[in-house]
Amino acid sequence: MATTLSEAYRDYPLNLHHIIPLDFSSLRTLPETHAWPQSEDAHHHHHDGSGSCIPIIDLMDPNAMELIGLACENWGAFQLKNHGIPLSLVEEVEEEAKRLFALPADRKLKALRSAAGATGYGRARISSFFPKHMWHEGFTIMGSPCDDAKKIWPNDHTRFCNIIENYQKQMKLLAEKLTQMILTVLKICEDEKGWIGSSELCEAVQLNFYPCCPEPNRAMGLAPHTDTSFLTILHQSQTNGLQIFKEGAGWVSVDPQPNTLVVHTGDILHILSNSRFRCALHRVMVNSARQRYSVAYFYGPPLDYVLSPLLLLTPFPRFRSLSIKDYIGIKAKNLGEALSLITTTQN
Ligand SMILES: O=C(O)CCC(=O)C(=O)O
Ligand SMILES: [Fe+2]
Repeated sequence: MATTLSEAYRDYPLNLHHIIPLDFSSLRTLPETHAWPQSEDAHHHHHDGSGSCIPIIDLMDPNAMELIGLACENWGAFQLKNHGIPLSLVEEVEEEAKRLFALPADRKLKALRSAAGATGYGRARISSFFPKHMWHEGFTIMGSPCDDAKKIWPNDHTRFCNIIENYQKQMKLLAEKLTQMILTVLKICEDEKGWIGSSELCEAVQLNFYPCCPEPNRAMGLAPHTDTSFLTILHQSQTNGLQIFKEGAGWVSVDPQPNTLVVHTGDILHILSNSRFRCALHRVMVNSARQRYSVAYFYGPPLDYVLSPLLLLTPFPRFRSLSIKDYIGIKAKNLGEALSLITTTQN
């Protein structure tokens, strides 16, 4: 039985064709394989007319818990300042991501994700669901980063590992704090909070790189998706690109703010909250002038945790109960259809 997140993905192998990124450094034009049909909203780089933009919440604010609850209900995302993560650590992680993605393609390919693997260098896991390729390279870490880092830097991987491990520790503490607040807002009883802080949690760190693109209007950095996590904490470099879909407003840019982290509500929290909290559909656009980097930390309950909106004592659970492992499997096979496949009511 799978006990770790990377083992949970072993049953859903991908074709290598869906793992190897293009060598973007060698390209001066956009290949047809990477040209997406243009939609009207493609460059809706902006907040809608009503001035609506993703909430910025100060974790030190005495009302932070209520504000987080409201943001999760209305947006499924918010920006968090005064989060307690040292700026120097975030900067170091961004530097490490830059150092890694700047390596020649053959070095990065030494840590290529295997077909049934979940960690290492490669394209976004969601790639296989889309007919066109994304303008993106990724590096996925689950548990210790050292095995994959050693493949890339056989003699000097320690710096990378120390920084990533420190980041994992700090992110976990912040995720625990946010989870406590969120479960309190949902009035979930103390007994059901037992998984917070357990050692078997599902955690992953994803380094993302979006190179400069010769034709950004026809390319896609990361296609629209929701995160499978309970919550995701995202650091983005000071380059625009991330957008969140909000009903009534369309695609809204999440402009980078100094020393501020983006928090996304994931599918698992959406299910647990019986749809009270949204899980934000998000995507990344690219640009021709500036490279973009991001570091996502995904956090969720252990694989054997049984997800059930029934914990809310609702007489109308919208989703059937299932384990985290089963949900990861359904998502791996169905991506955007996963939530509707476990819905109990006809909407
Ligand atoms: O690069 C970003 O800003 C978003 C990354 C993301 O959505 C992900 O890794 O799931
Ligand atoms: Fe995401």
